[in-house]
Amino acid sequence: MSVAISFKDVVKKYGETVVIPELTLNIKQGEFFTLLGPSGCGKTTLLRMVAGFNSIEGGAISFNDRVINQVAPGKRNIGMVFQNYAIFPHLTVKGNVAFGLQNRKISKEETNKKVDEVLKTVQIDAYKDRLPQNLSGGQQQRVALARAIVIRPDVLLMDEPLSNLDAKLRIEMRNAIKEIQNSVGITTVYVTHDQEEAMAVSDRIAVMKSGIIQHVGTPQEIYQRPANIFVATFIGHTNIMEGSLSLDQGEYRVRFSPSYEERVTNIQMPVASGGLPVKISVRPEEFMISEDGTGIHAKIVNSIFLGQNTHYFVDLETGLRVQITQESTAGNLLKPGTKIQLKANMNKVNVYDEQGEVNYTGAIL
Ligand SMILES: Nc1ncnc2c1ncn2[C@@H]1O[C@H](COP(=O)(O)OP(=O)(O)OP(=O)(O)O)[C@@H](O)[C@H]1O
Repeated sequence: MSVAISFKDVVKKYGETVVIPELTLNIKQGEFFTLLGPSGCGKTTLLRMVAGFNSIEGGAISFNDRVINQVAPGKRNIGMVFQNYAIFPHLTVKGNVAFGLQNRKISKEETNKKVDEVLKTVQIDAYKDRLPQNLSGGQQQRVALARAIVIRPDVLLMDEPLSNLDAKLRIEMRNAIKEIQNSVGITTVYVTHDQEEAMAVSDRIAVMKSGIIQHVGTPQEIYQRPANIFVATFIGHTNIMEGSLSLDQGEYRVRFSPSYEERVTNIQMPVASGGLPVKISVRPEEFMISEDGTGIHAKIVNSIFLGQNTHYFVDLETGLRVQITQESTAGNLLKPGTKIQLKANMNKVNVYDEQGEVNYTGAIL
């Protein structure tokens, strides 16, 4: 049975150093939940607290409303997969997976049945008699995953499980992990610093910085309405521009540059009528080259043709260099020096306070 996990005012200190100050978070039963953030933000520390390998200096971690702070790691019924596969080199695939069941007092037939079943789930049954040295990295990681789930854990914890694999295999394995998690339905907490991987596998993501959660949401929510500029720039690529926001006769308007302002309909914060300095986040694909001669005056600096899309580096009249993505057309690329005007897709633009801490924009109604 899979459980829900809750963190209430959880504190982690190493000596006098506070690494996680009062973290509160709820993970739903059966959810694929990812802790995402730059190196050193406390992801692994938090995961190890769930496993019971790290002490907890304040607050409570619960499985289905039962506080587990004092429960020994071996009694938490957790499956774990790490970056270094941690499988035994002298045991076959089958032996490795059966190992997890050995202390559970179940019959040989029962063990064989469970092992066979799980080897099929992770699609490694064809290799069951091989030794790890004769398996690829991806196959070894499937063995580690099989060993973690064969015990039918309440919670599956994975710490950067794909970072030792090459780029192609990483993509293949992340799809496999997502499918396997889906089919077994175990509440999963996954740690990565790779935002693309997090978006590909997760039901929800918590973006962390310095032990503090910045934003919890689905991949779409986090990409489209990042809570602050840190999240906006950590997830995908974006252009941050200095501008101003004003209220005029009941309409909010965002000024991007001397030559361009645009109405915005989804401002959620009350803003006084005078021009308020703001930071505007526009993703490369949300810029449009204007055909009507209006928009931010700009000049093409360089282009990168990537097949379906072309990336342009563009200097704005404000002096800022931005990156824009346009669908490639049959004709020639725009040459360096070409003058253009840019408009932004206002439904997708995010407007923040001057510090980049508060997102003024919400869903389009
Ligand atoms: N055993 C320890 N003793 C003291 N400080 C530690 C210990 N383990 C981690 N830290 C510190 O706690 C902070 C969080 O580390 P943690 O390993 O959780 O980060 P992370 O987000 O998982 O980063 P990475 O992706 O690099 O593993 C870091 O500043 C780290 O130096």
